[in-house]
Amino acid sequence: MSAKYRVLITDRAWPDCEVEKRELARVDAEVIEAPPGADEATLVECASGVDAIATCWAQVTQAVIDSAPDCKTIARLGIGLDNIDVAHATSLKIPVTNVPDYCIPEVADHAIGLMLASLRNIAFLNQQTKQGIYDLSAAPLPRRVGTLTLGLFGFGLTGQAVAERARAFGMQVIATNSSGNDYGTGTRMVAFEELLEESDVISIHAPLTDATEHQFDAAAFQKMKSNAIIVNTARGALIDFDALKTAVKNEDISGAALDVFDPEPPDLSDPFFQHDRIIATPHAAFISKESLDELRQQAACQVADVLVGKQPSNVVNPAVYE
Ligand SMILES: NC(=O)c1ccc[n+]([C@@H]2O[C@H](COP(=O)([O-])OP(=O)(O)OC[C@H]3O[C@@H](n4cnc5c(N)ncnc54)[C@H](O)[C@@H]3O)[C@@H](O)[C@H]2O)c1
Ligand SMILES: O=C(O)[C@H](O)CO
Repeated sequence: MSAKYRVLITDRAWPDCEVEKRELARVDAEVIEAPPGADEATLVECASGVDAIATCWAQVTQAVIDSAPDCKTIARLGIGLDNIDVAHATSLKIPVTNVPDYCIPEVADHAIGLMLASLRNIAFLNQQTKQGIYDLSAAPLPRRVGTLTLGLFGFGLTGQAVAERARAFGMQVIATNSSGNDYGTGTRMVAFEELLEESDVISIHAPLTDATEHQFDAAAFQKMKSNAIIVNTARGALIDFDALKTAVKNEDISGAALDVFDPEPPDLSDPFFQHDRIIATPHAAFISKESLDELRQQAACQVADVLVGKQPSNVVNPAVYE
């Protein structure tokens, strides 16, 4: 006998959908998986007739949403919402959910890891050592971490967790966010210009929106200190990649440590990735056993709740319930 509901999972960053299947079976929903790497046309086909869509990184466009006229909810298997046309879902009264807190320690640890790997030349010296070069003279002379200022662009859950860790290293922390609220942390909130001019390290922790796209462009890199580095674990498109390449090449800034790119995957044959002062990881900041357990369980529950007529947790477009 077929299940009462069908839930499309567009893509995933983990090996199987067993957790999701188990959770959704409790409300008589079956999981349908799109083929790996499905393009928009394939997703449009897969979404036809489904009751819900859950997505990791695939683009849930207007066309995909329109191809599922019975769709009752769209769940982001993650925090960022830039791959979902939330405005269109809202116009159709479809609640969209995300899981805003499943990987905060992981991303904060990753950002600090990238920062230290760059400031302490760890990535570069590890590469040299593996090539049989046991010599530290080729690396730039590092500064003591505890003397440096960390500037956070975005001071939400992750930015605040990074600030807490950075203070344990003795760093001064300044931050910019939309509200200017320091959330009682005593962090000095500054304008974007000041963040650029005063920071030795800038770490990005804001969503990708129309307002933040290419926030870090050629003009921004010109204002940064020439010995500063930039760390990005948020979304690739907050940085104008061409401007970053020029800034690193011209030594307008000292380096970049990146977990996210635009597009993903990036073109790894680009010589930029071989540059000594560039560190890259493949959108890995969120990953741990614990974070994935929380994410998958919570996202599947949100879908199940909607299917049985309950309001799920973390609806990002609550206007649909008004
Ligand atoms: N690399 C990864 O694995 C990974 C994992 C989780 C999240 N992320 C990304 O990181 C982003 C941030 O996550 P979070 O948990 O800190 O989100 P959050 O919502 O808790 O905080 C976002 C912060 O950005 C600020 N902000 C928004 N627009 C701004 C603007 N125009 N100017 C200045 N500040 C602005 C907000 O005021 C807030 O302080 C997510 O949206 C997601 O895209 C990446
Ligand atoms: O947004 C998120 O949660 C991360 O980027 C992983 O998808």
